[in-house]
Amino acid sequence: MSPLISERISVVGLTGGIATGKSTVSTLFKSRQIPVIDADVLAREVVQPGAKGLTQIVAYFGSEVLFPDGTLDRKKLGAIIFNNEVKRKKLNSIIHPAVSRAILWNVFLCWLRGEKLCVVDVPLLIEGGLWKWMGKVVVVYCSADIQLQRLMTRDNSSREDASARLNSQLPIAQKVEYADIVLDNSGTVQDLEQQVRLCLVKLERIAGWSWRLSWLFPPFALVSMLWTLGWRSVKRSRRQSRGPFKGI
Ligand SMILES: CC(C)(COP(=O)(O)OP(=O)(O)OC[C@H]1O[C@@H](n2cnc3c(N)ncnc32)[C@H](O)[C@@H]1O)[C@@H](O)C(=O)NCCC(=O)NCCS
Ligand SMILES: Nc1ncnc2c1ncn2[C@@H]1O[C@H](COP(=O)(O)OP(=O)(O)OP(=O)(O)O)[C@@H](O)[C@H]1O
Repeated sequence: MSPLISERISVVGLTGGIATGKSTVSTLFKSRQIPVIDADVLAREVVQPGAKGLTQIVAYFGSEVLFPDGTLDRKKLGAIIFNNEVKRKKLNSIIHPAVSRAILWNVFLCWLRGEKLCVVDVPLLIEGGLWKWMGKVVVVYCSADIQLQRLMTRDNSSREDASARLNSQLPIAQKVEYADIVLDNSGTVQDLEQQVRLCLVKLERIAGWSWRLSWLFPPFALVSMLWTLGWRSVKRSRRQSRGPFKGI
Protein backbone atom coordinates (compact mmCIF):
# COMPACT_ATOMS: atom_id res chain seq x y z
CA MET A 1 0.00 0.00 0.00
CA SER A 2 1.32 3.44 -0.91
CA PRO A 3 2.46 5.13 2.29
CA LEU A 4 1.69 8.53 0.74
CA ILE A 5 -1.92 7.54 0.29
CA SER A 6 -2.02 5.99 3.74
CA GLU A 7 -0.83 9.27 5.28
CA ARG A 8 -3.29 11.49 3.37
CA ILE A 9 -6.20 9.34 4.44
CA SER A 10 -6.00 7.58 7.78
CA VAL A 11 -5.88 3.88 6.91
CA VAL A 12 -6.63 1.65 9.87
CA GLY A 13 -5.73 -2.04 9.73
CA LEU A 14 -8.26 -4.22 11.55
CA THR A 15 -7.15 -7.73 12.41
CA GLY A 16 -7.34 -10.47 15.00
CA GLY A 17 -7.39 -14.25 15.11
CA ILE A 18 -9.94 -16.33 13.28
CA ALA A 19 -13.34 -15.86 15.01
CA THR A 20 -12.11 -13.32 17.57
CA GLY A 21 -14.74 -10.87 16.22
CA LYS A 22 -13.31 -8.84 13.29
CA SER A 23 -16.54 -9.04 11.29
CA THR A 24 -18.54 -8.05 14.36
CA VAL A 25 -16.30 -4.99 14.77
CA SER A 26 -16.48 -4.23 11.01
CA THR A 27 -20.28 -4.23 11.21
CA LEU A 28 -20.11 -1.78 14.12
CA PHE A 29 -17.76 0.51 12.16
CA LYS A 30 -20.01 0.36 9.09
CA SER A 31 -23.05 1.23 11.20
CA ARG A 32 -21.17 4.43 12.04
CA GLN A 33 -20.63 5.21 8.33
CA ILE A 34 -16.93 4.26 8.34
CA PRO A 35 -15.89 2.62 5.03
CA VAL A 36 -14.58 -0.90 5.55
CA ILE A 37 -12.55 -2.83 2.97
CA ASP A 38 -12.93 -6.57 3.67
CA ALA A 39 -10.03 -8.79 2.53
CA ASP A 40 -12.14 -11.97 2.88
CA VAL A 41 -14.65 -10.53 0.37
CA LEU A 42 -11.84 -9.50 -2.02
CA ALA A 43 -10.26 -12.97 -1.65
CA ARG A 44 -13.56 -14.47 -2.84
CA GLU A 45 -13.74 -12.11 -5.84
CA VAL A 46 -10.28 -13.10 -7.14
CA VAL A 47 -11.31 -16.77 -7.37
CA GLN A 48 -14.58 -16.29 -9.27
CA PRO A 49 -14.95 -18.39 -12.45
CA GLY A 50 -12.90 -16.77 -15.22
CA ALA A 51 -10.49 -15.05 -12.80
CA LYS A 52 -6.77 -15.75 -13.13
CA GLY A 53 -6.66 -16.81 -9.46
CA LEU A 54 -9.03 -19.72 -10.07
CA THR A 55 -7.06 -20.90 -13.12
CA GLN A 56 -3.86 -20.92 -11.02
CA ILE A 57 -5.59 -22.81 -8.22
CA VAL A 58 -6.81 -25.50 -10.61
CA ALA A 59 -3.34 -25.75 -12.17
CA TYR A 60 -1.81 -26.51 -8.77
CA PHE A 61 -4.58 -28.30 -6.79
CA GLY A 62 -6.34 -30.01 -9.71
CA SER A 63 -9.95 -29.81 -10.88
CA GLU A 64 -11.11 -31.85 -7.86
CA VAL A 65 -11.32 -28.55 -5.92
CA LEU A 66 -14.09 -27.39 -8.28
CA PHE A 67 -17.82 -28.07 -8.15
CA PRO A 68 -19.30 -29.49 -11.38
CA ASP A 69 -20.47 -25.94 -12.31
CA GLY A 70 -16.84 -24.71 -12.28
CA THR A 71 -17.02 -22.71 -9.04
CA LEU A 72 -14.51 -23.26 -6.23
CA ASP A 73 -15.38 -25.88 -3.61
CA ARG A 74 -14.16 -23.81 -0.64
CA LYS A 75 -14.79 -26.54 1.91
CA LYS A 76 -12.63 -29.00 -0.03
CA LEU A 77 -9.82 -26.50 -0.59
CA GLY A 78 -10.00 -25.46 3.09
CA ALA A 79 -9.67 -29.09 4.22
CA ILE A 80 -6.48 -29.34 2.14
CA ILE A 81 -4.74 -26.07 3.00
CA PHE A 82 -5.54 -25.88 6.72
CA ASN A 83 -3.78 -29.23 7.16
CA ASN A 84 -0.79 -28.65 4.91
CA GLU A 85 1.55 -25.70 5.33
CA VAL A 86 3.27 -26.06 1.95
CA LYS A 87 -0.06 -26.06 0.10
CA ARG A 88 -1.38 -23.19 2.23
CA LYS A 89 1.68 -21.11 1.34
CA LYS A 90 1.14 -21.91 -2.32
CA LEU A 91 -2.50 -20.80 -2.14
CA ASN A 92 -1.46 -17.63 -0.28
CA SER A 93 1.10 -16.88 -2.99
CA ILE A 94 -1.68 -17.11 -5.62
CA ILE A 95 -4.32 -15.08 -3.78
CA HIS A 96 -2.52 -12.52 -1.59
CA PRO A 97 -0.86 -10.38 -4.31
CA ALA A 98 -4.24 -9.97 -6.07
CA VAL A 99 -5.93 -9.14 -2.75
CA SER A 100 -3.23 -6.57 -1.87
CA ARG A 101 -3.74 -4.87 -5.24
CA ALA A 102 -7.51 -4.82 -4.71
CA ILE A 103 -7.03 -3.33 -1.22
CA LEU A 104 -4.79 -0.60 -2.62
CA TRP A 105 -7.33 0.19 -5.32
CA ASN A 106 -10.15 0.40 -2.78
CA VAL A 107 -8.10 2.66 -0.48
CA PHE A 108 -7.43 4.87 -3.50
CA LEU A 109 -11.19 5.08 -4.19
CA CYS A 110 -11.81 6.07 -0.55
CA TRP A 111 -9.11 8.73 -0.90
CA LEU A 112 -10.71 10.05 -4.12
CA ARG A 113 -14.05 10.27 -2.31
CA GLY A 114 -12.30 12.45 0.30
CA GLU A 115 -12.79 9.99 3.18
CA LYS A 116 -10.82 10.91 6.29
CA LEU A 117 -10.68 7.38 7.60
CA CYS A 118 -10.98 3.92 6.12
CA VAL A 119 -10.72 0.56 7.81
CA VAL A 120 -9.04 -2.41 6.11
CA ASP A 121 -10.18 -5.71 7.64
CA VAL A 122 -7.43 -8.28 6.94
CA PRO A 123 -7.26 -11.54 8.91
CA LEU A 124 -3.58 -12.05 7.98
CA LEU A 125 -2.51 -8.41 8.35
CA ILE A 126 0.43 -9.30 10.64
CA GLU A 127 1.48 -12.57 8.95
CA GLY A 128 1.52 -10.94 5.50
CA GLY A 129 3.41 -7.78 6.61
CA LEU A 130 0.66 -5.34 5.50
CA TRP A 131 0.50 -3.99 9.07
CA LYS A 132 3.60 -1.86 8.37
CA TRP A 133 1.65 0.23 5.87
CA MET A 134 -1.26 1.03 8.14
CA GLY A 135 -1.61 4.34 9.95
CA LYS A 136 -2.89 2.46 13.01
CA VAL A 137 -3.39 -1.23 13.79
CA VAL A 138 -6.47 -2.39 15.72
CA VAL A 139 -6.43 -5.99 16.99
CA VAL A 140 -9.62 -7.75 18.11
CA TYR A 141 -8.66 -10.09 20.93
CA CYS A 142 -10.29 -12.84 22.93
CA SER A 143 -8.64 -15.73 24.76
CA ALA A 144 -7.65 -18.75 22.66
CA ASP A 145 -10.24 -20.90 24.52
CA ILE A 146 -13.10 -18.53 23.74
CA GLN A 147 -11.81 -18.21 20.16
CA LEU A 148 -11.89 -21.98 19.64
CA GLN A 149 -15.35 -22.26 21.20
CA ARG A 150 -16.80 -19.45 19.03
CA LEU A 151 -15.21 -20.89 15.91
CA MET A 152 -16.64 -24.36 16.54
CA THR A 153 -20.10 -22.90 17.27
CA ARG A 154 -20.15 -20.53 14.27
CA ASP A 155 -18.89 -23.04 11.69
CA ASN A 156 -20.46 -26.07 13.34
CA SER A 157 -17.02 -27.68 13.08
CA SER A 158 -15.18 -30.32 15.09
CA ARG A 159 -12.48 -29.37 17.61
CA GLU A 160 -9.92 -30.90 15.26
CA ASP A 161 -10.99 -28.85 12.21
CA ALA A 162 -11.30 -25.65 14.21
CA SER A 163 -7.85 -26.17 15.79
CA ALA A 164 -6.30 -26.75 12.36
CA ARG A 165 -7.63 -23.36 11.15
CA LEU A 166 -6.58 -21.66 14.36
CA ASN A 167 -3.07 -23.12 14.19
CA SER A 168 -2.55 -21.87 10.64
CA GLN A 169 -2.38 -18.29 11.95
CA LEU A 170 -0.06 -16.48 14.31
CA PRO A 171 -1.44 -16.97 17.86
CA ILE A 172 -3.72 -14.10 18.88
CA ALA A 173 -1.49 -13.31 21.88
CA GLN A 174 1.33 -12.51 19.46
CA LYS A 175 -0.85 -10.39 17.17
CA VAL A 176 -1.72 -8.18 20.14
CA GLU A 177 1.97 -7.20 20.26
CA TYR A 178 1.52 -5.30 16.98
CA ALA A 179 -1.56 -3.36 18.07
CA ASP A 180 -1.90 0.37 18.55
CA ILE A 181 -5.39 -0.33 19.92
CA VAL A 182 -6.66 -3.63 21.35
CA LEU A 183 -10.39 -4.38 21.46
CA ASP A 184 -10.96 -7.10 24.06
CA ASN A 185 -13.89 -9.20 22.84
CA SER A 186 -13.90 -11.68 25.72
CA GLY A 187 -17.14 -10.22 27.09
CA THR A 188 -20.49 -9.44 25.52
CA VAL A 189 -21.16 -7.77 22.17
CA GLN A 190 -22.41 -4.75 24.19
CA ASP A 191 -18.99 -4.51 25.90
CA LEU A 192 -17.38 -4.65 22.47
CA GLU A 193 -19.68 -1.96 21.11
CA GLN A 194 -18.65 0.39 23.90
CA GLN A 195 -14.94 -0.19 23.08
CA VAL A 196 -15.56 0.37 19.35
CA ARG A 197 -17.24 3.69 20.15
CA LEU A 198 -14.20 4.86 22.17
CA CYS A 199 -11.80 3.50 19.53
CA LEU A 200 -13.57 5.50 16.85
CA VAL A 201 -13.36 8.71 18.87
CA LYS A 202 -9.60 8.14 19.15
CA LEU A 203 -9.15 7.31 15.45
CA GLU A 204 -11.21 10.27 14.27
CA ARG A 205 -9.24 12.61 16.51
CA ILE A 206 -5.95 11.36 15.01
CA ALA A 207 -7.36 11.40 11.44
CA GLY A 208 -8.74 14.93 11.87
CA TRP A 209 -5.50 16.81 12.19
CA SER A 210 -3.25 14.64 9.99
CA TRP A 211 -5.83 14.68 7.17
CA ARG A 212 -6.12 18.50 7.15
CA LEU A 213 -2.36 19.00 7.40
CA SER A 214 -1.66 16.54 4.56
CA TRP A 215 -4.06 18.28 2.20
CA LEU A 216 -2.94 21.80 3.09
CA PHE A 217 0.76 21.02 3.19
CA PRO A 218 1.64 17.95 1.03
CA PRO A 219 5.24 17.51 2.33
CA PHE A 220 3.67 16.81 5.71
CA ALA A 221 2.37 13.52 4.25
CA LEU A 222 5.93 12.49 3.38
CA VAL A 223 7.37 13.44 6.78
CA SER A 224 4.49 11.73 8.53
CA MET A 225 4.95 8.56 6.43
CA LEU A 226 8.68 8.40 7.22
CA TRP A 227 7.93 8.96 10.89
CA THR A 228 5.34 6.13 10.93
CA LEU A 229 7.67 3.66 9.19
CA GLY A 230 10.64 4.61 11.41
CA TRP A 231 8.61 4.38 14.61
CA ARG A 232 7.17 1.01 13.57
CA SER A 233 10.62 -0.46 13.00
CA VAL A 234 11.73 0.78 16.47
CA LYS A 235 8.59 -0.71 18.05
CA ARG A 236 9.16 -3.98 16.24
CA SER A 237 12.78 -4.34 17.41
CA ARG A 238 11.67 -3.52 20.99
CA ARG A 239 9.03 -6.24 20.80
CA GLN A 240 11.54 -8.77 19.53
CA SER A 241 13.96 -7.97 22.37
CA ARG A 242 11.13 -8.22 24.98
CA GLY A 243 10.43 -11.89 24.17
CA PRO A 244 7.09 -13.70 24.03
CA PHE A 245 3.84 -11.95 24.94
CA LYS A 246 2.40 -12.79 28.41
CA GLY A 247 -1.12 -11.29 28.28
CA ILE A 248 -3.05 -8.08 27.60
C1 LIG B 1 -9.26 -21.83 1.97
C2 LIG B 1 -10.52 -21.09 1.65
C3 LIG B 1 -11.02 -21.43 0.24
C4 LIG B 1 -11.60 -21.55 2.67
O1 LIG B 1 -12.79 -20.81 2.46
P1 LIG B 1 -13.87 -20.65 3.62
O2 LIG B 1 -15.09 -20.08 2.94
O3 LIG B 1 -14.04 -21.94 4.35
O4 LIG B 1 -13.27 -19.60 4.66
P2 LIG B 1 -13.18 -17.99 4.54
O5 LIG B 1 -12.57 -17.60 3.24
O6 LIG B 1 -14.51 -17.41 4.87
O7 LIG B 1 -12.11 -17.63 5.66
C5 LIG B 1 -12.47 -17.67 7.02
C6 LIG B 1 -11.27 -17.32 7.85
O8 LIG B 1 -10.25 -18.32 7.71
C7 LIG B 1 -8.99 -17.70 7.92
N1 LIG B 1 -8.13 -17.96 6.74
C8 LIG B 1 -8.49 -17.96 5.43
N2 LIG B 1 -7.43 -18.23 4.64
C9 LIG B 1 -6.39 -18.41 5.47
C10 LIG B 1 -5.01 -18.72 5.27
N3 LIG B 1 -4.53 -18.89 4.04
N4 LIG B 1 -4.21 -18.84 6.36
C11 LIG B 1 -4.70 -18.67 7.61
N5 LIG B 1 -5.99 -18.38 7.87
C12 LIG B 1 -6.82 -18.25 6.82
C13 LIG B 1 -9.24 -16.19 8.08
O9 LIG B 1 -9.29 -15.88 9.44
C14 LIG B 1 -10.61 -16.01 7.46
O10 LIG B 1 -11.29 -14.90 8.01
C15 LIG B 1 -10.35 -19.54 1.78
O11 LIG B 1 -10.22 -19.18 3.12
C16 LIG B 1 -9.17 -19.00 0.99
O12 LIG B 1 -9.25 -18.87 -0.21
N6 LIG B 1 -8.07 -18.67 1.71
C17 LIG B 1 -6.88 -18.10 1.10
C18 LIG B 1 -7.02 -16.61 1.00
C19 LIG B 1 -6.75 -15.92 2.29
O13 LIG B 1 -5.65 -15.93 2.83
N7 LIG B 1 -7.80 -15.27 2.82
C20 LIG B 1 -7.67 -14.53 4.05
C21 LIG B 1 -7.66 -13.04 3.81
S1 LIG B 1 -6.64 -12.45 2.52
N1 LIG C 1 -18.78 -10.82 22.27
C1 LIG C 1 -19.28 -11.91 21.71
N2 LIG C 1 -19.99 -12.80 22.42
C2 LIG C 1 -20.49 -13.93 21.85
N3 LIG C 1 -20.32 -14.28 20.56
C3 LIG C 1 -19.61 -13.43 19.79
C4 LIG C 1 -19.05 -12.22 20.31
N4 LIG C 1 -18.39 -11.58 19.31
C5 LIG C 1 -18.51 -12.37 18.21
N5 LIG C 1 -19.24 -13.47 18.50
C6 LIG C 1 -19.57 -14.59 17.59
O1 LIG C 1 -18.35 -15.27 17.36
C7 LIG C 1 -18.26 -15.72 16.02
C8 LIG C 1 -17.00 -15.13 15.37
O2 LIG C 1 -17.16 -13.72 15.22
P1 LIG C 1 -16.78 -13.01 13.84
O3 LIG C 1 -17.40 -13.74 12.70
O4 LIG C 1 -17.07 -11.56 14.01
O5 LIG C 1 -15.22 -13.28 13.87
P2 LIG C 1 -14.12 -12.98 12.74
O6 LIG C 1 -12.90 -12.59 13.48
O7 LIG C 1 -14.66 -12.02 11.75
O8 LIG C 1 -13.93 -14.42 12.09
P3 LIG C 1 -13.14 -14.81 10.71
O9 LIG C 1 -11.69 -14.72 10.99
O10 LIG C 1 -13.55 -16.22 10.45
O11 LIG C 1 -13.61 -13.88 9.63
C9 LIG C 1 -19.55 -15.26 15.34
O12 LIG C 1 -20.47 -16.35 15.37
C10 LIG C 1 -20.05 -14.13 16.23
O13 LIG C 1 -21.44 -13.98 16.18
